[in-house]
Amino acid sequence: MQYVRELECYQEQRKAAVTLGKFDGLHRGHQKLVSRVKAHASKEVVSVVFAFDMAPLYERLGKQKKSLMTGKERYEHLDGQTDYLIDCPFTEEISGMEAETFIKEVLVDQFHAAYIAVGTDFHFGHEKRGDIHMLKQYAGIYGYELEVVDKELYQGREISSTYIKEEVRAGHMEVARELLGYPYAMSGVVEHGRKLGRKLGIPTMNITPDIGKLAPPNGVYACRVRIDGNYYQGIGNLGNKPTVDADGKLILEVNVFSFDRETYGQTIQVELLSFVRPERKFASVEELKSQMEADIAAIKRREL
Ligand SMILES: Cc1cc2nc3c(=O)[nH]c(=O)nc-3n(C[C@H](O)[C@H](O)[C@H](O)COP(=O)(O)O)c2cc1C
Ligand SMILES: Nc1ncnc2c1ncn2[C@@H]1O[C@H](COP(=O)(O)OP(=O)(O)O)[C@@H](O)[C@H]1O
Repeated sequence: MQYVRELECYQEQRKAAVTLGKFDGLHRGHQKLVSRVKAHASKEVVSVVFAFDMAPLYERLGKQKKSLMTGKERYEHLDGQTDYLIDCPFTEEISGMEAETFIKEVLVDQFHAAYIAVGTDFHFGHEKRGDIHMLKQYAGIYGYELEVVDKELYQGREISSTYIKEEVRAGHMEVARELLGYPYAMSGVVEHGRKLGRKLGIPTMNITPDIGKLAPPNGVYACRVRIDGNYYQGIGNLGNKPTVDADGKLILEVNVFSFDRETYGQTIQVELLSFVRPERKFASVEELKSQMEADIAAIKRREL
């Protein structure tokens, strides 16, 4: 998959099957759009996911908005699926562009769009004047096919990034997984900690979650951990471990079952499968240790 950050860098001459949106989370609804674009790709037509990266806008507005996925995660999820991922920064130039200009100059002249798939509520262009009606109106004039794809539903409610964020914030990881179509995960490089874990007989790989990534509630989670392309069961604590640390820094610590290797400096991915209990401040390290052992035993019992 080719990754394009600056629009000027898109030089493809072939026609394109394009889907447009923010694609935060690449949830089941987004995946439906991607599969429609893939179905319209061929030797002559490339498949394109055109994602607006909203971070520059949030920065301009001074907003600290958390996302379901980082740009890197979006790339990794799509890699191998489509020919192109456009990760277009939502700059003032892009947000100020008239919707008609975006259709003509970007979709038609630059992308040679032959097929466009969007969700029912897709809006674009200056003051969000562009919508599915405008895209439909120009389809005949510019000769592209437009498909408006209905929202995927979960228990009668439309799947959206907002809906998934609510579930992640509530620690409902099983529901978030249903909506996303894959488990909610956090990735990072294994850092050195205080080496207390090993002393307690419960070593933990420590990672710092990406600052822009939405964190579920602090607490203990049943996890699946990807290390070097292999998957392991484990247990993690997301929080600031108030029993032993006072710096308040958010960290994810996982003890990986049936694993005994150094992983410092390696990137691991931790899927947060299910919330077990909130993080607590214990009166002593001994109390913390017995609770950690009880957590591990409970999870192992559940998995057997
Ligand atoms: C299953 C599990 C549950 C944990 N629960 C808590 C907790 O409730 N409160 C807390 O302060 N730390 C908790 N921790 C974090 C521990 O404090 C931490 O793993 C330990 O201090 C080792 O830190 P180190 O990696 O720096 O050596 C938990 C860790 C695990 C693996
Ligand atoms: N089963 C395991 N689960 C987690 N980490 C393990 C495991 N086996 C070995 N390790 C290694 O031990 C390190 C964690 O030990 P720990 O004493 O908690 O140190 P730190 O305080 O640096 O995290 C991890 O970085 C990892 O490389």
